[in-house]
Amino acid sequence: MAPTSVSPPPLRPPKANTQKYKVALCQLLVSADKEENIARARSRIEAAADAGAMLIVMPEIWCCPYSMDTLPSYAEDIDGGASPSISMLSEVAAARKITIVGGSIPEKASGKVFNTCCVIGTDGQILAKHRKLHLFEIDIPGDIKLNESDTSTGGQEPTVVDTDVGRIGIGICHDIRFPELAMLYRSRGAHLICYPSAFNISTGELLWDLMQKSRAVDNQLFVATCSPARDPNTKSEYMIWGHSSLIGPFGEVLAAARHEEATVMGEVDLSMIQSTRENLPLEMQSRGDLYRLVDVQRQRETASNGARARGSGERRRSGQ
Ligand SMILES: O=C(O)CCC(=O)C(=O)O
Repeated sequence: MAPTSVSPPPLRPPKANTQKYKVALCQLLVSADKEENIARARSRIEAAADAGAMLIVMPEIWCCPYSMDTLPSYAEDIDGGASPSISMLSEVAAARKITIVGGSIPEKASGKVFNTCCVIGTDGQILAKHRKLHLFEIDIPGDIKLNESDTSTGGQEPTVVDTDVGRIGIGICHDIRFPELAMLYRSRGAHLICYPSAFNISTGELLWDLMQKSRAVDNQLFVATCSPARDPNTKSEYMIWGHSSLIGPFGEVLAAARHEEATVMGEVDLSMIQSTRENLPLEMQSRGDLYRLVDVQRQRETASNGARARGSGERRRSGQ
């Protein structure tokens, strides 16, 4: 079958008919006390909404520590409606009429644990649920060792979601290392990719800025990341890097936190994407005759729609 090629990406306009909006990245300090984390998150989100943010991005694993040992004990049943973290996000989103990319929380479903990001719309409804696709496995002797797959299961679907501020692609932390995912999101018309993350100092110092800028610049779109704050008193060996940022389509740093708890705000201006793509038309310059992104999911959908259509045609012809 011919690959589903990726060709001029439509830029989906935001529903709110806005070319510009403010985004807030809430870099939260996270403790072992879930209720405290939820209360802290709520007040940061409310303050950011009061300051004019239309989109809020939260960190990876903000309702409990990012620790493989304890993560499962904090897991919440989102589909079963037993998720205090997501209930809080829904309440605040509806009350303030904002869109929230809800970082991630440990989700329990079908006897498994997933690292899951919910995107909440301005009516408080869950618009999309992204389960981290690429689990973090690392072993640098004498430095860092972590196997996320010991406790969590990887997701199966890339996530692109239409919100009031426009079309957004979602990845969680280690997902940022896989450029094809970001390319796929661009090909599906995302203007922004949000990566709730919890990078560590071992890989973050060298690579964090580089990867955010690479995903933004390769695809000529905005990238927003949000991390928990570093806890200087943590007993965990996993030291959070922090540095939540908003990057523009030309690699511009539009907002950046350091490692402490903070909310940073920046502006997404869609005209920056248009001008970057006009000034430097990478899409037209790319050599589709030599290499090409394949959208495997779309390809499967097209194949199964084709099979269904052929099946119903044959049934019609045979009078069934
Ligand atoms: O890819 C990395 O270096 C860090 C990833 C990470 O911290 C995570 O996926 O939680």
